[in-house]
Amino acid sequence: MRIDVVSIFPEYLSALDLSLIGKAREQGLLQLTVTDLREFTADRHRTVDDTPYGGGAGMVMKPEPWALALDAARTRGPAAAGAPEQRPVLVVPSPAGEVFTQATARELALREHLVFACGRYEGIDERVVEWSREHFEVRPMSLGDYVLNGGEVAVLAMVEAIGRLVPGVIGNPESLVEESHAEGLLEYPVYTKPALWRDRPVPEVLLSGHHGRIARWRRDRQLQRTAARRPDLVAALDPAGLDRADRDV
Ligand SMILES: Oc1ccccc1-c1ccno1
Repeated sequence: MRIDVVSIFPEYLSALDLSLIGKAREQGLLQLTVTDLREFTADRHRTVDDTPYGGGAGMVMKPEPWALALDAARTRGPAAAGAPEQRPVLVVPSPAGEVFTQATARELALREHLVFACGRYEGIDERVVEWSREHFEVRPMSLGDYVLNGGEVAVLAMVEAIGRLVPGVIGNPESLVEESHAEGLLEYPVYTKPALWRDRPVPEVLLSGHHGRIARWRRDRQLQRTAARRPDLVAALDPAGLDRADRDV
């Protein structure tokens, strides 16, 4: 998978040199390039914004630098055949986007080329989104219902959520199976040594060695935790995925 990120604060994305994503880049599992939008300006002040038409507070990001930067990013990727699913995906972090979920991460982890456009100020001139549709699948994307100062933080989260699902990035793919949201449920509580810590014991069943009882206890905890913290996820569960014991929780 190839990932391109365009930002006026490329150093914000240096966290992608570290840990799991950094290692995947070293191993060639992910090709990731971060580009400074200002490289695509033509004036001596390297201007990327201007006042909004129609008035209002703040500044809007100018379209031309973005078009040049996105074209450069697109051509770094594999030549996209005509098929829509072969086109690069342009992810535009925005509070006005679709909400990014684990299902979105799974979907985007299957694509060849992702380009992330980190907007700042009051946003990017809307014509860039319209223009981009000719060569990209354009996906305005939100992390949730709150406001950030720019797209960089959202890109860090999305690249990690997507990158870890690319085959080979996580050493033990088994660990992807039972984590939160893998099956639409929150993950169960975990414990490690010591068995007794500050007068708090590890649940007895986890010391029993009885794998069936442990699996049942974990599933019950997932269902109880999800019902308590995320009733919206319980409502979205497919009843066919629940067994009789699940229904008794
Ligand atoms: O609030 C934002 C500003 C710029 C780019 C993205 C965001 C955002 C907010 C929530 N998810 O993304």
